[in-house]
Amino acid sequence: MLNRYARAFFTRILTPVASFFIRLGISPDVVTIIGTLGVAVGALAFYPRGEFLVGTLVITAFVFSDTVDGIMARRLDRSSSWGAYLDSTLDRVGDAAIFGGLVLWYAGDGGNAYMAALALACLILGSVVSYAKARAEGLGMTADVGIAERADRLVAVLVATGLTGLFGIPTVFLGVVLVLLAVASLVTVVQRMLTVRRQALAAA
Ligand SMILES: CCCCCCCC/C=C\CCCCCCCC(=O)OC[C@H](COP(=O)(O)O[C@@H]1[C@H](O)[C@H](OP(=O)(O)O)[C@@H](O)[C@H](O)[C@H]1O)OC(=O)CCCCCCC/C=C\CCCCCCCC
Ligand SMILES: Nc1ccn([C@@H]2O[C@H](COP(=O)(O)O)[C@@H](O)[C@H]2O)c(=O)n1
Ligand SMILES: [Mg+2]
Ligand SMILES: [Mg+2]
Repeated sequence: MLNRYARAFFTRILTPVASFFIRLGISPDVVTIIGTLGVAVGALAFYPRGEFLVGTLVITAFVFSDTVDGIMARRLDRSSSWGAYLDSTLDRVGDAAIFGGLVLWYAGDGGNAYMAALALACLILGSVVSYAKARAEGLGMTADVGIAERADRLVAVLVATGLTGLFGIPTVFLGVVLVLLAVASLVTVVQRMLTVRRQALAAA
């Protein structure tokens, strides 16, 4: 949803950043890679120690690189299949690090097996959401639908985790958000499967 409604807004805001990087001679691939490293380090260095606020701020500082790299590629007229592949593949790495960091905390010192299981469910279902689209595209179809696309999932988990770290909100808040996110991801998988089924049947 955010991908549809907020993309134009964030593209406008982040275009000066993209232009600045271009002037420095930085390539879109470098932004994609450094951005993913920043997200992964922010998630895996801080979340497993229960440092939710710092982790979320570091992740947030790097996660918008995923919008900036695309703007740069388009402005340089250098959008490529390799760039699209790199971008999508590293998105999965960043997503896994974020939910994996929460799993590590709750399965370890956070001492809450239910929360660990919920974070793991979000990690797995989020990956299936992305796979359902990638496989459709590999078969020449589209599955560009869903109530919990990547930007939606990121906003939900980052806002909830950041607020938990900032105000020390009881764990149940993050738990409820993770339940809703897992359900929304499952719904998105079904939405994508139905979309692909319609296309496959129409082509048969
Ligand atoms: C008070 C608490 C303190 C802590 C506050 C922290 C708040 C943090 C809040 C929000 C952070 C939001 C981060 C969201 C960033 C989203 C970035 C993003 O995803 O950009 C890329 C996206 C395009 O994606 P791609 O096409 O490159 O990727 C596709 C995607 O991976 C598909 O995945 P799928 O959906 O299938 O699972 C793949 O299938 C596909 O292959 C792949 O190509 O670009 C956008 O979506 C543009 C729109 C971005 C919308 C962002 C909305 C952010 C909303 C609020 C932000 C508030 C910011 C506040 C900052 C505060 C800082 C302290
Ligand atoms: N290193 C990169 C990153 C992205 N691209 C191109 O941008 C598209 C994705 O744009 P977003 O705004 O969603 O990030 C991607 O499909 C590529 O065409 C690129 O070329 N190189
Ligand atoms: Mg991108
Ligand atoms: Mg991306």
